Amino acid sequence: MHTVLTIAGSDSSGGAGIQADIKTITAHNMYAMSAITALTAQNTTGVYGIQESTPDFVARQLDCIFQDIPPEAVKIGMVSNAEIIRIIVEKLKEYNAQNIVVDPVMVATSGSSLMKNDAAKALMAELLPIGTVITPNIPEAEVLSGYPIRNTQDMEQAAKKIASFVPGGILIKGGHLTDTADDLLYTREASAWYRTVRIENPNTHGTGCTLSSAIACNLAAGYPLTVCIQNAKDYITGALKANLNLGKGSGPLNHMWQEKGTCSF
Ligand SMILES: Nc1ncnc2c1ncn2[C@@H]1O[C@H](COP(=O)(O)OP(=O)(O)OP(=O)(O)O)[C@@H](O)[C@H]1O
Ligand SMILES: Cc1ncc(CO)c(N)n1
Repeated sequence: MHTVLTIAGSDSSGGAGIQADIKTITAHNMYAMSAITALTAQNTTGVYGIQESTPDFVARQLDCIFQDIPPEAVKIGMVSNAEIIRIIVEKLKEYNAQNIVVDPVMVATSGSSLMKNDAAKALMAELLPIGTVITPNIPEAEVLSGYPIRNTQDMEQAAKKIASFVPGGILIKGGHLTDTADDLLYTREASAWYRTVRIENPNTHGTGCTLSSAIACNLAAGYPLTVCIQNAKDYITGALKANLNLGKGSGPLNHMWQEKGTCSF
């Protein structure tokens, strides 16, 4: 069985973070492990509290995982401070981790901040450069590139700028566009668009977490990056179309949308 690790924050309402990642990995018939960077008290309407882990305790979780069941792919989500970012980079290098997907989580769908101000610098200088692929949404790509993004042309410009400090793939997600939900994969060799029509579903809590975990699963299965992105895009599109409607705000995705066995590796 393929093994995938998520390093991220817990979402008490189960729609994003560690919980979304474990659901996604399990739906891919893979074995999920987790290192929790922070607990959040949140639901579909917002984030009401954050309790960070200590850097030492994140390191201890990573030691336990890598010394026993080394993962074939790693997804990194919410990491709220610079000290925890540094220890994660140190440990992933120490254990020579492969197939790293970095989702630079800054703000939740509900608009609440999930990262301290001083962490963005460490994220850009230390964590993003070790990603096999990074997956910013449009507001995050604006912060990383320093450019405003209003359309797909702006996405290409921003990706090019981010590539000056990120050697891996850059997937700018188009979930925040108005007419389409087109994602751009930019690498130093080529760029490719992954296009879908917008699905009229207000329940998008955890789309970013789910997409990045699905990419990690496909990397663990050994697919080339372009195939990983297409498969992950198909997964998120299916989970959005299956239209679960839970909670009073932007609700979670439906991970039980597939015919039994469709996503088996
Ligand atoms: N309404 C939609 N219809 C179709 N695809 C969508 C829609 N909204 C988001 N997506 C897709 O979901 C994936 C995640 O993109 P998005 O930009 O929403 O990430 P995000 O903002 O990081 O998510 P999160 O809500 O977890 O913070 C992308 O592949 C995007 O194209
Ligand atoms: C814990 C956590 N990670 C990521 C996100 C981004 O959706 C969230 N809302 N909560």
